[in-house]
Amino acid sequence: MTTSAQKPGAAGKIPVTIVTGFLGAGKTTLIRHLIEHAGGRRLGLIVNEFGDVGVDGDILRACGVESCTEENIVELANGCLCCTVADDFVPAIEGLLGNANPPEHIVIETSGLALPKPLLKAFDWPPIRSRLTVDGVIAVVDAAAVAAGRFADDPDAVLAQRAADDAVDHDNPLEEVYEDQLLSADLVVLNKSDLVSAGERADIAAAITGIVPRAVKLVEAEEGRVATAILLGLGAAAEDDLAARPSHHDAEPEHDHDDFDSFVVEIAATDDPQALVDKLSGIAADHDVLRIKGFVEVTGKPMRLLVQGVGTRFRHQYDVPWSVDRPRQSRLVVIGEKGLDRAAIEAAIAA
Ligand SMILES: Nc1nc2c(ncn2[C@@H]2O[C@H](COP(=O)(O)OP(=O)(O)OP(=O)(O)O)[C@@H](O)[C@H]2O)c(=O)[nH]1
Repeated sequence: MTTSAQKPGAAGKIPVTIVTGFLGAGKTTLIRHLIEHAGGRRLGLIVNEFGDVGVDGDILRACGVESCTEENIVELANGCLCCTVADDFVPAIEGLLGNANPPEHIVIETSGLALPKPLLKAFDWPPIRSRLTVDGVIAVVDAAAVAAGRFADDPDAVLAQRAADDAVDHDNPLEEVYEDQLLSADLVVLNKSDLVSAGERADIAAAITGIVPRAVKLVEAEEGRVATAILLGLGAAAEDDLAARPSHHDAEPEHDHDDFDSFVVEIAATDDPQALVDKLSGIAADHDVLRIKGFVEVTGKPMRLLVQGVGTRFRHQYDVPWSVDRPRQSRLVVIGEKGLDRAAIEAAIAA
């Protein structure tokens, strides 16, 4: 029996949901919730990360849910899908479709710094278009980061620029990525609603509606908990609708991510996880680090410690045991704007 949950997309094409959103907004958290509530659907996942260490793919693999088997998870670390669509994305799709049990619905998590437009454009290429359709683009927004003004340009500078020229070249590179991700979206998930007030949520929703010229659905969420029926089955066919999704990438196709820097730090095992994250939080504040994440060895513990920092806000939890496939090691990815003082950060972490 075919249930509505298993219905393929238009003309028998496999539906694809693109999950975008700035660094640390909660994309992986949302996808994890989704695969745990997939309603019997066989999902395929493509996970793209900016840093050199694949943390998100490993978090999702570690949840070991039946709806999303390891063979249906493809990780594209060390780069940004938006720059390597032809080289990385197409083979990843081919790989998934070639599996013995190919997915019924594919979910793509873009890196937090990706402009989604080039990826969307790939769905207009005949070999992709004939087999896949973009069911919807979901932009996950970190309500706390927006409320803190993370993505805000200096308003006076923007006004002056608008007066001189229509094309606003943002003075805050985060704003460009944030805005691009919203402009591509069919659904915006205002995540981390626990960290902001109802008034702040209303202000953010109004600001988002001001940025996106099309009608776009908006849902509030905590810990990425959004019903599967809301996330999947949007039926957007975004590949038919590219012109309605403007992007800075349209004007600057050769863009690179030289506004941002990332590196990996190997550290010694710790015997005090709380002291470690307190130290990392202080370093994030001192050096304006955007994101720190990775796995850490805690002395004497059989489980690995997942450490996650978004700005100065840190969480840590044990996720799965160390094993032959997951040998004990402590590695953290550090991401920030260009000019991050790597030597000073490494020294502070080692101290
Ligand atoms: N307080 C709070 N924290 C959240 C919420 N959702 C996610 N987080 C935390 O935010 C951090 C980042 O979440 P992720 O899901 O890894 O974010 P992401 O967008 O996948 O991050 P990148 O892939 O690095 O861009 C983690 O520590 C999450 O536990 C939420 O609703 N409230």
